[in-house]
Parts: sequence; structure tokens; C-alpha cells
Amino acid sequence: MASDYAVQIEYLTHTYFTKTEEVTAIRSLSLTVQPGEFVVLVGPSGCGKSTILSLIAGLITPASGRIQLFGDPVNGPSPRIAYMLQKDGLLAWRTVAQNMILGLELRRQATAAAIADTHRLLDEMGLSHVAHHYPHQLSGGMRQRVALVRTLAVRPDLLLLDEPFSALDIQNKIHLEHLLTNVLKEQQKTAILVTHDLEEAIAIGDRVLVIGGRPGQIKYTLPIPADIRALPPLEARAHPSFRSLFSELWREVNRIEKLA
Ligand SMILES: Nc1ncnc2c1ncn2[C@@H]1O[C@H](COP(=O)(O)OP(=O)(O)OP(=O)(O)O)[C@@H](O)[C@H]1O
Repeated sequence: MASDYAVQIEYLTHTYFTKTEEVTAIRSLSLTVQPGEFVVLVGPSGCGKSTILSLIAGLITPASGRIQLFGDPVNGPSPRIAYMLQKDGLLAWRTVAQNMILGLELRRQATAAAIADTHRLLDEMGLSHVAHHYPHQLSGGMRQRVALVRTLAVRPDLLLLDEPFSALDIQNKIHLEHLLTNVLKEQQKTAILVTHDLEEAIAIGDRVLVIGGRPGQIKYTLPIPADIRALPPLEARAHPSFRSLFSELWREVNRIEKLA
């Protein structure tokens, strides 16, 4: 029977083989993500968060277990997924306008309508005035906004976000969180974010999963209450329950780190 989940992971195990050692990064991990849900992965360094994203993206093949995307098995990179990383990956010799359609070009989807859509997104990000600038002429926050436009331009059903805002100052970070969550809500996209920033996790996620142990497994789940989820990221941080959720998450991440 076809699955109704955006992502369904069952008993996933992954081992890296190097010349000198074998590292089992993930063992027997099961997880489901609902369409439209925003799931955040946090946990100590090296616990396997990025590996989970790479497996979902079909960039690496698991040793065992099963991953389904919108009911279809993952057998390699899927056009339904877009990936955004901490490094913006903008090409220095292309303008902002040319950079933001790169994904569309690679997928042979750079139609006039699709390009017009990216210009609308660029406008929403407050960046129309730099469409003809080159990346070196932009600030870090602007570059990451362009990278976000490029990620959204291909109209992915699932966004995988690996610490996309971690190099930004707090103002830029909250601004980008705001832009991201607005677009995700408007377009009802599913997203999985990896972050080390526990405040960010609570302010923008629907559900936060603490990954830990060696090999990595889900050790703790923190559902974010509906009244916090309804708020923009800055206002969420000022909600009366925010501090106690932060303490709960902090305690769990530290407890798991000590056990590792
Ligand atoms: N290509 C690789 N070859 C060998 N081992 C790897 C490889 N990539 C990751 N690992 C190992 O797998 C484990 C999980 O790594 P992963 O990058 O998924 O963790 P992470 O939780 O994302 O870490 P961080 O928070 O530091 O980015 C670590 O022990 C890491 O050293």
C-alpha cells in the first residue's frame, strides 16, 4: 500500500568504510515525517545528523533498511528534493539572477514562467535590487537568501537543510528563518533541518528530534506546542513557554552527549 508520509524511514543502518576503519553512523533508525511538517534534528557533533539527510537525499546508499519519499523508494537523488547547506555554493562568475536559476537549468526546467517565479521569490526576499550583482558584492546574509531562492526555485516537495543559517549573525539568522518559514507555510512544503542552535530548533520546528548515541538513533522527541508554532521565529522566542522548552532540550542534548 502506498504510504501517506512525506518521508518514511524503517530500520535504517549506515556504515562508512574508510581505508583504516568502519564507522557505523546510524543504526536501526525509524522515522516518519508528515507532508507539510517541519522536523528538526539536533544532537552532539558526529551523531549522524548529516548522514540521515544524505541518506534521504539518496546521495549515499544505506547498509540496510528502507526509505520512502511520498510512497516511492529512494534509489538515488530525487527531483522532489532540494538541499541547502551552510556554504551557499554560489558561482562567483554568475550574477544573482543567473545563480538562482542554476538548479532549474540543471533540471532543464528554466522556462520563462519558472524564471519569473524565481524573480518573485527574490523580491519576497527583498533582493530584487541586486539581481545583476555578483556574489562577491553581497553580504553573507544576502548570499544565503539567494541560496534559499535557488533552493526553492525548483519547487521541491521536500527541503533538506543542513545548518543553512549557522554562519549568520543573529539578525540575519532570524530574518532568514522568518523568510523560510513563511514560504514553507505558504507552499505547504515538508522540511527537515539540521541545526546546533537549540533556540532555532524550537522557534521554527514543528517537532525536534535529539539524535545521539554511537551509532546514531533518535533519543528524544520534543513536540513544539501549537501556540508557539503559530508565531513568527522572533515572537516564538519571546513566548512564555520558550525558556522551559529550551531547558528541556538543553538537558536532553547534554545528557545524551555525556552518554556517548
Ligand atoms: N564520508 C565519511 N567517511 C567516513 N566516516 C564518515 C563520513 N561521513 C561521516 N562519517 C562519520 O560518521 C559519523 C556521523 O557523521 P555525521 O557527519 O553524519 O554527523 P553529524 O551529526 O552531522 O555531525 P556534525 O554535527 O559535526 O556536523 C561520524 O562519526 C563521522 O566521523
